[in-house]
Amino acid sequence: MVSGGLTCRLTRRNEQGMTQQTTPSHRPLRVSRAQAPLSGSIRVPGDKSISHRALMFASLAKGTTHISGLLEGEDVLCTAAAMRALGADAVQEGPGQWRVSGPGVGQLKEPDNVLDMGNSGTAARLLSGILASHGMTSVMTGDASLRRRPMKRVMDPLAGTGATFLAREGGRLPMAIRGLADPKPLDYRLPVASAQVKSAVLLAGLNAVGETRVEEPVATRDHTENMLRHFGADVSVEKAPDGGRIIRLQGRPNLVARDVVVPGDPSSAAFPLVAALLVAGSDITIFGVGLNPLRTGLFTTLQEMGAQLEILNARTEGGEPVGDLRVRASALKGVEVPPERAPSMIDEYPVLAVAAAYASGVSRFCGVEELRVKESDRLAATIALLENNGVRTAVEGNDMVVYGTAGHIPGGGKVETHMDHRLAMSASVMGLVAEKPVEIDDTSFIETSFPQYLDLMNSIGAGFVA
Ligand SMILES: O=C(O)C1=C[C@@H](OP(=O)(O)O)[C@@H](O)[C@H](O)C1
Ligand SMILES: C=C(OP(=O)(O)O)C(=O)O
Repeated sequence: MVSGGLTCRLTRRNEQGMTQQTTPSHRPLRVSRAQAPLSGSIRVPGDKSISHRALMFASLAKGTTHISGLLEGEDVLCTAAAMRALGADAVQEGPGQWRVSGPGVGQLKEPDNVLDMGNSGTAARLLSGILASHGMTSVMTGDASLRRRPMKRVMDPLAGTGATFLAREGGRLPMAIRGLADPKPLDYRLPVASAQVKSAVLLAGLNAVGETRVEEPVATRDHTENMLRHFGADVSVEKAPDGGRIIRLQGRPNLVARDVVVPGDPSSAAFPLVAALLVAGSDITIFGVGLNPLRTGLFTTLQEMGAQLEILNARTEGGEPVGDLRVRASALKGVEVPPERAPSMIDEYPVLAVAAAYASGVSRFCGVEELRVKESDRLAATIALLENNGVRTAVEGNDMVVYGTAGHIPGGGKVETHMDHRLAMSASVMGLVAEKPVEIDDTSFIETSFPQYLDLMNSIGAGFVA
């Protein structure tokens, strides 16, 4: 059975009879400079992108899927709750071990209450594709951060199925969706590089007769394509003449339950990895990290900066490339990150900015406009994180510029995390190397993607005092 703690934020609040407007308790943290090198071996939790998809696709397949290594962070638990509300059976059998069976493509039942996707853009956007392609009416909402994020990017293409949407001004949640049991297949070219939008279109295509086609100008993470194939769908991918990709899905596939092994999340590994690069004398190993090439832009970038980052025991697990990362403290220099690399490291820019702040020389991250529509405006929030701690920065068009301090981040600043887990973890890494302690307003949102973060970091010597 799912334990009481394993629920998404809203469910937990509902169980306590509280309403969505209630502010979750803030957990401030003051981080002081590390007193000793970080050392030891750790394993980070399961990949968030793959975990959401595993729960959704298993609910659309015939039979019972066993998932191991599922991330039990709040974002993914919101997806589990939503799939249950749609008629799937998703049960925790042990830590990270889940059993999921569902009614199958086209067979989900109308939810009898509002679906709350908490803090998760991935859950909200991917689920929109599923809801639009079922003959039901549903209403979706999220927390204050998610309710600010744009949904028009999925509403626009999904309207082509014949589904209708009613959202707030600017396409913001809450949103009502009237889906169709017989949706039209879509042919869509993505205007922004977004795996969430691509996945929403493909998920709508599952219940549409005929071929769904998506063209992406720049390749984005391909977990949806890989996992749909794993469950038996006919998905083909070809390179587009402009360097992007064209994905074709044949509708109404017979999806059959297949077990899923979730690799460690490279986006979570980024935090202990950067911490170990910066804290003098550190030497850590992170086991079982997913190395899908559409997710490893940060590793490439750090290596260009001079990081001693080795990939050991490269192997394939559950259809995804995986390896162990050995990281040793390194003197980093500034770097220019090209815009076409952004999708492969989009969630890693805040912590890369901390590495760039500690490095010597100037760094420029080109074409990072998508950071403006994450859990917070991550472009503005990352700039504030650095500036409030004495690091000079600039925003030039859609580029972020960081002036490295050559190991002398002054610190002593207050960091506002704006309900954004990645901001909170990045600030904590900065605190480990700043000259004066860094005050973080709220670390509670770390629960969305990396519930064991503080303990895991303490196990390698971070000395966080919660
Ligand atoms: O598809 C996914 O699982 C994700 C895609 C990315 O978002 P976009 O599609 O908006 O770039 C990323 O930022 C998010 O954390 C997870
Ligand atoms: C952007 C993120 O997630 P989502 O879009 O799913 O909220 C993230 O985890 O950094």
